[in-house]
Amino acid sequence: MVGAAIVNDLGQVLAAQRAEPPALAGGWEFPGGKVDPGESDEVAIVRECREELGVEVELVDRLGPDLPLQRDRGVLRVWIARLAAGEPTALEHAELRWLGADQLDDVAWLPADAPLIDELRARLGSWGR
Ligand SMILES: Nc1nc2c([nH]c(=O)n2[C@H]2C[C@H](O)[C@@H](COP(=O)(O)OP(=O)(O)OP(=O)(O)O)O2)c(=O)[nH]1
Repeated sequence: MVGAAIVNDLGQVLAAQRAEPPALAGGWEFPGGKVDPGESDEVAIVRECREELGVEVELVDRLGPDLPLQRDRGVLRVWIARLAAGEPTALEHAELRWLGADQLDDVAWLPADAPLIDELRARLGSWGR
């Protein structure tokens, strides 16, 4: 699995609230999903952001280590990305929010994502500097 921590010019990151399945609904995540066979992580992230948000993104850097997912669902690899075109729309999510460095604890991240949040806060704090 791959996810995109999309950061805007204000140094805010896009958090997306899952609409499904019931076990995950209401939790917040980085938009993304499964890497298709033969696809690179980079291509998968760009495709998922197009499908889920209707935007084009450019990858900047990896964020954190590979994170183990619950119930043997493999690992999650998150990349920092920036918007290349479009405004994110919740095509598959319940809600989207732009969060500044001091707002990252305002949403309930999915458990797998929790170890990334401190590093993300530090990255956002120095964004653009
Ligand atoms: N995209 C994403 N998935 C996450 C995050 N954190 C986390 O635990 N997950 C888990 C939840 C799901 O079990 C799995 C992603 O499932 P998904 O529904 O987005 O992907 P999928 O491949 O099944 O569906 P698709 O979007 O490719 O069609 O990874 C995160 O930050 N982003």
